[in-house]
Amino acid sequence: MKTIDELLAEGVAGKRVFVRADLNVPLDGALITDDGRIRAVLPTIKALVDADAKVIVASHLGRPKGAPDPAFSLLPAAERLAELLGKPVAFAQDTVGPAAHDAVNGLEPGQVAVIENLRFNAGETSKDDVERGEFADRLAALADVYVGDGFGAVHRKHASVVDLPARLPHYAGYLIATEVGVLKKLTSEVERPYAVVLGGAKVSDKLGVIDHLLDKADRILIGGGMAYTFLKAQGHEVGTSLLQEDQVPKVQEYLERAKAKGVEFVLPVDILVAAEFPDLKTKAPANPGTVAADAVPAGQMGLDIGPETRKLYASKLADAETVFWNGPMGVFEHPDYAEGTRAVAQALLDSPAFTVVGGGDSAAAVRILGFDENAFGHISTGGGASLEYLEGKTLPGLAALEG
Ligand SMILES: Nc1ncnc2c1ncn2[C@@H]1O[C@H](COP(=O)(O)OP(=O)(O)O)[C@@H](O)[C@H]1O
Ligand SMILES: O=C(OP(=O)(O)O)[C@H](O)COP(=O)(O)O
Repeated sequence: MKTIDELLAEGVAGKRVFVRADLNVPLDGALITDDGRIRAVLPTIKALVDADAKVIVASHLGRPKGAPDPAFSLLPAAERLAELLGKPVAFAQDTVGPAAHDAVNGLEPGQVAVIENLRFNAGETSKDDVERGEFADRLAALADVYVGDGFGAVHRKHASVVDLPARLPHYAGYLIATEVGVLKKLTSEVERPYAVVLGGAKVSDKLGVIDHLLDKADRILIGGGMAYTFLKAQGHEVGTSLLQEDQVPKVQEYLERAKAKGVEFVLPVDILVAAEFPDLKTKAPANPGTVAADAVPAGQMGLDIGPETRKLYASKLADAETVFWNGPMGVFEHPDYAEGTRAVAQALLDSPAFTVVGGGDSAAAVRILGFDENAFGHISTGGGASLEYLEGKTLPGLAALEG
């Protein structure tokens, strides 16, 4: 894999460099609640600016449906990038249209432009190679060189991640190099006990990793939206909680295999429930109830792990030597459902373990809840990406940077 240092050595002055970043930051309206992913790509952007490149920064944000949607505009991220760089950043209101071309044509060496959300174009995420290729051709027309630095999206076979680097000279940015360097350590022999904590909301994306973890981890703690598919697999009702019904048989098989292999699955023993998803805008008190994990009432949904589970999970992490954590334990964006996530973060800090926290929301949660990010071994910008890396899978976005 060629790195950005090689590109800088070759010289980029005056060249148009396309930086595929992951600026998929959490937003409250147009307000960025955590800018960690923007700060993470700054070393790459600054190095290119200092080398007098014309820098084009591109990313997805959220999951719009292949068409422009103002709720998912990258403008707030572009504005924050300008603040962090301490210099103006041009913003194009389209991705490959006239505004993008104008913005790029207007760049002087050492200047930066952000183009609008890649996923406003159906070609970005299309499963059809031709459609993705056509969109990649239009992106390629904007640039001379490609730098891949959106670690959080390298597990996606998307046009800007896979097809575009095939069309341009390509290099890995500093963030990707750092992430891969740290995560590689977890793929070889790790200090034991090795505990993995899984939660969050992207349940179908992330359940598959357990297949691999059963050969690797000593303990697997399940929380967040993932817990309910496990509770259902154990025969409990889960009310209106997040549930991946079609995955229940697979989870039952995981539970059986874990027993046979001596891998400990740790599931919630109590849960905070409410009739409704909380209002994340007003943060109005949600007054949740606490119920046993096998007694979620019909019509209620689980939104955080309960107090007994917090203690249980802390005890299961206390003597771990290695911990990987992806996915908040509850809807931490609301203060009534933040304690589970806070307890796991605190337990990681209290344990002697080498700790890796991965995922856009998990990393944001740690910072938003006031923890010092430097106190953890590594905070990865990618959740799904880091999980798939640990699985030993070939990540399309890393493979694309190799050839
Ligand atoms: N019980 C739950 N029900 C619904 N959503 C949940 C639950 N627990 C956590 N979440 C949500 O999961 C989201 C993060 O999930 P995910 O994207 O998978 O994590 P990451 O970005 O760290 O990989 C958060 O927005 C949080 O509100
Ligand atoms: O937030 C992300 O992943 P993560 O939640 O697994 O950390 C990445 O930006 C990828 O986004 P996607 O899962 O919509 O493809």
